[in-house]
Amino acid sequence: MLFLSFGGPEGPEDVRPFLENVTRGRGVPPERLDEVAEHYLHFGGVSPINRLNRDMIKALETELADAGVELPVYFGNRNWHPVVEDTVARMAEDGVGRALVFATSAWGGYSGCKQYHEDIVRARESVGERAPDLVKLRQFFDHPEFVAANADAVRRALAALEPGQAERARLVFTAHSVPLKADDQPGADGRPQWYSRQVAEASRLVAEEAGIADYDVVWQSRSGPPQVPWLEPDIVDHIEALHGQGTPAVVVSPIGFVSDHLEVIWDLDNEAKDKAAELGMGFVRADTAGTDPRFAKMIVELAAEHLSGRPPRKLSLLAAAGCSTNGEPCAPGCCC
Ligand SMILES: CC1=C(CCC(=O)O)c2cc3nc(cc4[nH]c(cc5[nH]c(cc1n2)c(C)c5CCC(=O)O)c(CCC(=O)O)c4C)C(CCC(=O)O)=C3C
Ligand SMILES: [Fe+2]
Repeated sequence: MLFLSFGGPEGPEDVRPFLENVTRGRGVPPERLDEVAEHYLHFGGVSPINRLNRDMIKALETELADAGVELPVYFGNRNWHPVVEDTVARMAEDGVGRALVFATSAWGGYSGCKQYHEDIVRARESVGERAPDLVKLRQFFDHPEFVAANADAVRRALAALEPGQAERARLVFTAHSVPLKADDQPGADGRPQWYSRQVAEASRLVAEEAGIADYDVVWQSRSGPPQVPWLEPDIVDHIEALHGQGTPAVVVSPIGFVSDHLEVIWDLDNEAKDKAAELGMGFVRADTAGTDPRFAKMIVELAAEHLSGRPPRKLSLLAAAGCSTNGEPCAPGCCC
């Protein structure tokens, strides 16, 4: 199995080259890069993402061993070391002919799915003839284990509010914003807004499982030039709006991400939290799903589901695409 992720810097000297890798050809203005570099430098230039991915891989290895499955797990990233090109080269040297790929995004759309297919194509091209076949597993936004892990995290967050706040607190789901144009590409069902509809559906399922009727879905970490429209509202603006309506506290569920990486510990635990504090609002950020034991269980299930040809275990009627071999488009009209 190849565990494929985003990657992050592991020291101050990594920050600039990492950001150059992330934004190459993506039209992100230099001012935005300077700002984001500051966020990383605030943590000594170290993103927790690589460590968190290694923790998830350990849990996955344990889960595989418990299930009696002998499957070595390799780790590769799009933007930083270990880069996926090197990992796939090592897999070829080890004689791997075919591997399942778990990408650390629950979603369809360009950044969450198609770009991982591009990573697979690039890595195989760089390795050449000996490259293993790489079969990416499907999107998991509505997988029962993913939903359950997030719902439990929401329950814990509500319980962590100040006494008396939980009854009047607002549940706010947040995911990475993307340009409206990127979200407007047709998905596997031929309809646009593939990513934002999946985020809406996952949020609905998590709220339902946590027993909460009212909630909002908002966006964070917008990038790109200011004149280009992205998904809105932004979480910080939304916290202000809630304050204007008299909401005393928020529970923020980072449904869009699987681990407490920099977009979570900076954009939520600093920016959004500071805004709430400034307004005198209660604020608790729910845990991401990656550290929940059910997350590793889900990965093993996705692999077993693929190998057995069993129908997918999923809670919504929205299609979950994203499964394809060697980065080929998975289905006509699919987001990939
Ligand atoms: C949908 C989505 C996910 C979720 C799906 C998934 O998880 O894959 C995600 C995850 C992540 N995004 C991350 C970091 C960054 N994203 C950036 C820029 C961008 N993200 C975008 C979208 C997404 N991003 C987009 C449309 C851009 C604009 C440039 C472009 O069109 O590509 C930039 C450049 C600077 C900036 O402008 O912010 C950085 C540094 C990290 C790692 C954090 C760490 O290091 O701990 C993670 C997990
Ligand atoms: Fe991003």
